[in-house]
Amino acid sequence: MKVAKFGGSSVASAEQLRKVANIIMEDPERRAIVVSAPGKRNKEDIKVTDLLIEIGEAYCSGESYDEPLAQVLARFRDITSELGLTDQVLAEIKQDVEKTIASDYSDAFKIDAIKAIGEDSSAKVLSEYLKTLGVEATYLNPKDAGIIVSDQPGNAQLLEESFEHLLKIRDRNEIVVIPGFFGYSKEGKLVTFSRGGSDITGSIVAAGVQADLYENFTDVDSVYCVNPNIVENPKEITSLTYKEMRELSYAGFSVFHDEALIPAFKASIPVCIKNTNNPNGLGTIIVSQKETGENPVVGIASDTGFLSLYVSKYLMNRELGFGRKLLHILEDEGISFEHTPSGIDDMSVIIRESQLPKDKEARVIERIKNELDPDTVYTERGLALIMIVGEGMNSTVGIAEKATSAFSKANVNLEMMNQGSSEVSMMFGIKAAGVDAAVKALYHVFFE
Ligand SMILES: Nc1ncnc2c1ncn2[C@@H]1O[C@H](COP(=O)(O)OP(=O)(O)O)[C@@H](O)[C@H]1O
Ligand SMILES: N[C@@H](CC(=O)OP(=O)(O)O)C(=O)O
Repeated sequence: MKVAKFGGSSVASAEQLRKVANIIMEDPERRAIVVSAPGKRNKEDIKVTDLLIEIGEAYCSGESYDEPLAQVLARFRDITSELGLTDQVLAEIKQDVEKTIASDYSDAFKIDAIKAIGEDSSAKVLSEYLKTLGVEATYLNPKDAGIIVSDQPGNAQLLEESFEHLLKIRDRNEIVVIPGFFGYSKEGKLVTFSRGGSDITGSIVAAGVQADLYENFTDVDSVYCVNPNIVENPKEITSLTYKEMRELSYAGFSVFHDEALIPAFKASIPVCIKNTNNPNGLGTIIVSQKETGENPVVGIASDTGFLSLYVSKYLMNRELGFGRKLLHILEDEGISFEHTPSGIDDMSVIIRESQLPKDKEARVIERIKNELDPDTVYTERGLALIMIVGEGMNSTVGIAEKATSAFSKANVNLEMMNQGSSEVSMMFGIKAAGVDAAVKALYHVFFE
């Protein structure tokens, strides 16, 4: 049995949904299907999820949400009319929005429930469409599938008991179409995963039904060794290990959600990234072990939007508990951190900028000054992280030298470098303005 997840670009229009239906019908093993909300049809388009968020936010700030709601309805009307389906889903969307708004949920849970309508409606539309083609297919809501999650709005975490529920899907004699991106808390509240989270649902379902393969259909032929929006026509990656893909997607390969690998990895299910527009292409396969190729580096990923919180104090190395106290302040303020490079008398904490808005920053700095008595404390915003990834890297001499020569050729100053903390990657911190030039230079030295 295979689980196939179709991303936003694959369900963005009637034309794309026809391709999806053909892919499903081509292989009888594709019995559990997970879908995203309609994504962009072209560069200027707006994702349905973004329109739904606009509805939720407009409601919360007391403004009219008529315009984004009309746009959501228009997106689905285009799809249903072109596929010759009824417009029942349009009435359901309106009802769901109204019901959510009238509920006694907090704003955060209301936004989650509205945000999920895109995936939910996609699944209803696809299952209806498959039925018109004579395929036995049923829409399966995550609550009925048993996807139980923590009650953290916009950032749900799966609860283990879900796997036992999902296993029952194996016994069904029909194709099930499950909306991605959300589950339900134990109290029955709808909670979404973080953005891009339909990949997570796909992986959870694959692990739950003990699938032979998790196929993730998107709009590119494979995972490329560098973001194709930075380097034109980069080399394709045919196979990757879970570890490599986890690091690459964490560090910016948005083609696959970084948290989506864990369920498939734990259940040893291979993941295949394929193109809905070219389903016969080989795609990229992600497995536990692969033969190491000639090049120890498999990919270069980058992401912006980081800041560094720098703290120095003479004899920090002798002060018991300094690091713990610093991280405790962050924990106390509800801030998660990414990395902590440190020296003898200094420590930096790398944090996503979204975690530390300016008002919170002022409070954190004040607390550090009062509670830790440092010599210096400041933040530096606008940083980018670049990660070079490959299983063979730690046994190859000269990778760091090659990388630093690339930064130097691109005239990009290194703010931070972290080698050895991870077995399969090397990380560099630079100013965000230099990120594209640095990635291009690194691609040149490692792949051209
Ligand atoms: N290294 C990479 N390899 C392939 N695609 C990448 C990579 N890095 C970023 N991407 C981007 O990821 C996109 C696919 O992910 P996404 O937009 O989430 O697709 P979907 O709509 O299927 O969920 C590609 O169109 C590409 O622009
Ligand atoms: N629709 C959601 C979840 C998702 O996974 O979408 P996509 O498959 O388009 O990345 C989002 O935009 O975040």
